[in-house]
Amino acid sequence: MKVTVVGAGNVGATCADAIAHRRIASEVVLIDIKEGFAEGKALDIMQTQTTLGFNTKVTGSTNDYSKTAGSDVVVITSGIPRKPGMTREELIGINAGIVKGVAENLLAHSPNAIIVVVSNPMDTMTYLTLKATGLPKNRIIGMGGALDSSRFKCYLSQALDKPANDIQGMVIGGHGDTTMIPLTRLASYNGVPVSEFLSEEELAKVAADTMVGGATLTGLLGTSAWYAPGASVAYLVDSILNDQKKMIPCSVFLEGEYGQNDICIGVPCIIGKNGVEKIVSVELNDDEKAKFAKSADAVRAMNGDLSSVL
Ligand SMILES: NC(=O)c1ccc[n+]([C@@H]2O[C@H](COP(=O)([O-])OP(=O)(O)OC[C@H]3O[C@@H](n4cnc5c(N)ncnc54)[C@H](O)[C@@H]3O)[C@@H](O)[C@H]2O)c1
Ligand SMILES: O=C(O)C[C@H](O)C(=O)O
Repeated sequence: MKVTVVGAGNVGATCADAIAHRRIASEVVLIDIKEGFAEGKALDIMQTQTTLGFNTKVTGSTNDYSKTAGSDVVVITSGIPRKPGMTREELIGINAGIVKGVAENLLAHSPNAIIVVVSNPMDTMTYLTLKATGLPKNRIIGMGGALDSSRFKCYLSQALDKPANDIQGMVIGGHGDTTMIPLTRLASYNGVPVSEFLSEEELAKVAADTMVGGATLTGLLGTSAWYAPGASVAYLVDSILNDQKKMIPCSVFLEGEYGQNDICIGVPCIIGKNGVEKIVSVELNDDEKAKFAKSADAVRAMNGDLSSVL
C-alpha cells in the first residue's frame, strides 16, 4: 500500500515517520516545494530502518507528482502553521490556494486515492478539497477530531491520575479554539462515567484545556505541534489501509446528519478501506446540540471566505 504525504515539514515528516516505523504502509512518498527538503527527511527516516526494524520504503521528492502516482491514501499537510497569538482561521488566505493546487496535482496521479486533509483551518480546507475535486464524500476526510480526542484523554488521565489508555472520550465539532466540543458526559474510565470521579468544575477545566490544546502548544513551541498531530494522522491512515473500521471523529461532509447540511465538521465516523464508511449518530443532549449548532455556524461562516478560490 502506498501513501503520499504532501508537506515534509513538522507534521508531514512526523506522520511519514510514524507510518513507516509502525509498518502501516509498504511505501511512503514525501513531497514538498522546498528544494531537497522532502528528500532529506525521507533519507533521515530510511536511516532508522535497521534500528527501528521496519521495511517501509520512504522516498522524497521536490514537487514531482509523478512520484506519487498510484497512492492509496494521500495526506495534505502543506501550508503555513500558526504562530503564538494567532487563530487557525487566520491561515485561510495562504493555505486555501496551496491546498486546492495540491489536491488537483495529487488527483491527476492518484485518481482513486482517499484524501486526508490536515492543513488549517482544517474543516474549511476539507470542504474546499471536496468542492474543488468533486470526489465522493467518503473519500475526503479532515483530521482534527482524532487529535483533539487524544488531547482530551490526556487531560482526563491527568485529572483522574489514571492511565490514558484506560480512558475513552471523544471531541466533536469544529477543529477550532472555540468550536470544539469535548463530550465530557460520555467520557469514561474503563466504562465508568468520569463524572463519578471528577467534579463539574474539574470536568469543565479538562474541556477548556482540550479546546485550547493546540494554542497552548503553539505558545510553548513558537509554532504549532507535530508529534500528536503526526501520530493522529498515522492512526487514521492505519484504520483506512488496514480496514480497521475504527470509530474516529473526523471532519466529513454532512447531508442532514446532526441537523446540518453542506458543511464539513467533526462527527464520529467508521473509518475503513472505503474511507468514511458510516457517520455514527450519537444522541446529543440539548446543551450539546446547541454547542454543535453554534460550532457549525462558525465553520460555515469561515467557508464563506472560500469564494475567491472556489
Ligand atoms: N488538522 C490538525 O489537527 C493539524 C495539526 C497540526 C498542524 N496542522 C496544520 O498543518 C499544516 C502544516 O503544519 P506544520 O507544522 O507541518 O508546518 P511546517 O511549516 O513545518 O510544514 C509545512 C510544509 O509545507 C510545505 N509547503 C508549502 N506549500 C507547499 C506546496 N504548495 N506543496 C508542497 N509543500 C508545500 C512547506 O515547504 C513546509 O515544509 C499547518 O497548516 C498547520 O496549521 C493541522
Ligand atoms: O493548533 C494548531 O494551530 C495546529 C493544530 O490544529 C493543532 O491542534 O495542534
